[in-house]
Amino acid sequence: MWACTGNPLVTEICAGSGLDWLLIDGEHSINSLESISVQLQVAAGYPIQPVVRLPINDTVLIKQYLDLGAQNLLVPMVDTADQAAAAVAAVRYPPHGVRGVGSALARASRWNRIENYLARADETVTLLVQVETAEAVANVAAIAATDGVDGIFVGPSDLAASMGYLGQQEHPEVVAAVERCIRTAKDLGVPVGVNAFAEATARRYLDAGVDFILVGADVALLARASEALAAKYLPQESAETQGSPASY
Ligand SMILES: O=C(O)C(=O)C[C@H](O)[C@@H](O)CO
Repeated sequence: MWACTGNPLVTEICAGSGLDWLLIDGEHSINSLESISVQLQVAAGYPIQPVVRLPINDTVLIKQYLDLGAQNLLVPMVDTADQAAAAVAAVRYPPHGVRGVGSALARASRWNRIENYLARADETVTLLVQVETAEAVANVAAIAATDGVDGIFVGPSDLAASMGYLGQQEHPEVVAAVERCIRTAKDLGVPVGVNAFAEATARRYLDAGVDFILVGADVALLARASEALAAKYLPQESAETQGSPASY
């Protein structure tokens, strides 16, 4: 599930839901370094894997996200193997990468309470990269095969937009492109994930062999459930007129 509210209470509610992984989103939400840090602390008490999405493939932000304790990163908008390699370098300490050293100040090392953290840090980080443009789909084999990339995640919303089908994540050509990415990753033995809120589409991608999938979002669940509650007790026209803000 997407965790987009930035609120640790909401993330804790979702963390205890029985879901096995959460994506704390730093790209399309109000999440900040501070809010992500607190949500990681909250999720640590539950049997759930938190993945944190950055807003951009950026060496400095990757350093900060890793230092605050994110161990599973999702880097958006990776279109080429070179961009994937840059993300790999950002998550690794020298000599294998360029991650800045600040473990004495960082929650990631528990302020150097974790013995030998620097030497072992690289093996504690999982790097996922997003394939979400037509260019990335054309390069998906090279991206997935990039040394240090632990998995790919296909973004149908941005992929649809990139293919000229803005808002049409279920368009047959978009679905076909997603399935092509899934097949390519499976052939390479690289874990592959996807985002699919429509159950039929989610199950189609699961049948295609996707290894991990996002099937909902905290904000979407709250929006739909509150609308349903309004519709249940308010006259329909009243519920509808109260649904949209004066300014959009
Ligand atoms: O392109 C996508 O799909 C994603 O990366 C997920 C979107 O960012 C999010 O809006 C959920 O649809």
